[in-house]
Formats: sequence, structure tokens, C-alpha cells
Amino acid sequence: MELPIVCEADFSDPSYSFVDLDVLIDRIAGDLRAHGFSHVPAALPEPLWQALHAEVATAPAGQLKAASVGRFNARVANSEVRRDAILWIEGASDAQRAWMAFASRLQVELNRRLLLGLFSFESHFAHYAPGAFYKRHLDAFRGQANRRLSVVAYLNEAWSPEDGGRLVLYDPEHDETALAEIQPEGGSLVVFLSEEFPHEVLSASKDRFSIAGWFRVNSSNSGRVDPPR
Ligand SMILES: O=C(O)CCC(=O)C(=O)O
Ligand SMILES: [Fe+2]
Repeated sequence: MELPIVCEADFSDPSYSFVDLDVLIDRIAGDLRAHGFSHVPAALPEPLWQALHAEVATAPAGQLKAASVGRFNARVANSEVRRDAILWIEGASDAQRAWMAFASRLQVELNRRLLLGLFSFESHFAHYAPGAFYKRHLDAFRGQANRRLSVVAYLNEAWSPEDGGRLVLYDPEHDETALAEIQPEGGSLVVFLSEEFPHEVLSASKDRFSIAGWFRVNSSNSGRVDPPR
């Protein structure tokens, strides 16, 4: 589930490659530096997000599991908090490997530019059936967690404002203030500091598909001071 990045081999269909990856990563890094979050519409190549959409939308019944909340052995399904169903991405297809190769590149480049110390990446498909939501939450608990950066990619064709399903990002200082309300349009990408931004997923009137992922720092080092000389 949690895979240290070991290589950047490109296994994938050439139509999955990013045309201007450096420009995209520069933009994400600049936004993170200035605001702590980034929203880039039409970030992913269309053939890639469409292939990912096809995988999750046609997954055999029962492959996606009710998502849970809480940490470690306290994890429980809690349908009052979230109602999505998830499937972990572990490289089962060219499209999954292309997504993971993108995440790997993002990890390396953001570490280089922002010194975030990102160490590993995990991500899952998510399906929000009509009416499903994810109430306001933080992806990491300040001080304890090793989730440092959250990434969400949307996989929905022809989404319109009336369909609902927006991601609302709240201001870390005034958590009644919405900083951004993001439509889950296919190919768009949202990246934000996991410990900083409370956020929620509003219910939608149709099926909503996405990928949610997290970069972690190395838990065996986090919070430790340097050893004495
Ligand atoms: O799908 C989204 O817009 C965000 C999902 C989310 O917040 C999560 O899975 O933690
Ligand atoms: Fe979240």
C-alpha cells in the first residue's frame, strides 16, 4: 500500500505522458510555496484520466470497499463521516503505473524545490455514489502524522456545477472561511499540505470518481532530533 519510490521507469502507453510536466510541477511548487495548496484544471493527460476512470467505473462489484476513518487499529467504517468506497492503486495496469510514475516525479521535484522530505506515496481510487459525502476533516493530525502532502485527481467526464460534489478547502486560521470550492472535473488536480487544510466533499447527484493520495515523510525519522555528536 505504501510504496517507497524506487524507480521512475515509464512502463506506460505514450499517450499517458505529460506534455509539459516541468511547467505543471513548477506551477504546483509555486502555489504550495505561496498558499499551501494548488488547484490545476486539466493537469492530467486526457487518455490517462479516462483510462483510470474506466478502471474504477467498471471494477467488479465488491472490489471497492467502504472507506474507514481513524488511525491504525482504531480504523472503523463510519458512514456518518464518509460514504465513499475505495480501491488502493498498486500498479495493476499501465494507467496505474503511469499515475504512480507521475507521483514519483512529483515527489522528487517537490522535494528538490521545497525540501518537503517526501518519502513514500500511497493512493486509492474513490467512488462517491449519488448522495455520498466526506464531512470536514484533516488528512493528518498535526504533530503526530507523517502524511505531509495530499493529492486529489478527478476522473469525471462532463461535470457541471449542478451536479454538486465540490471539494471545499477551508482556511487553516478561520475554519469557517472557504478558501476554494473545486469542481471534480476530469483531469484536474488538487495538492495541499495535509496537516493544514480542513476540507470536505459535498454530496453529488451523480457518481463521482477520483483518486486520493498522500505523500508521507519517513515515520522512523519524523519528530526525532539529530543524534548528539
Ligand atoms: O475527493 C476529494 O475531493 C477529496 C477526498 C478526501 O478528502 C480524502 O479522501 O481524504
Ligand atoms: Fe481528505
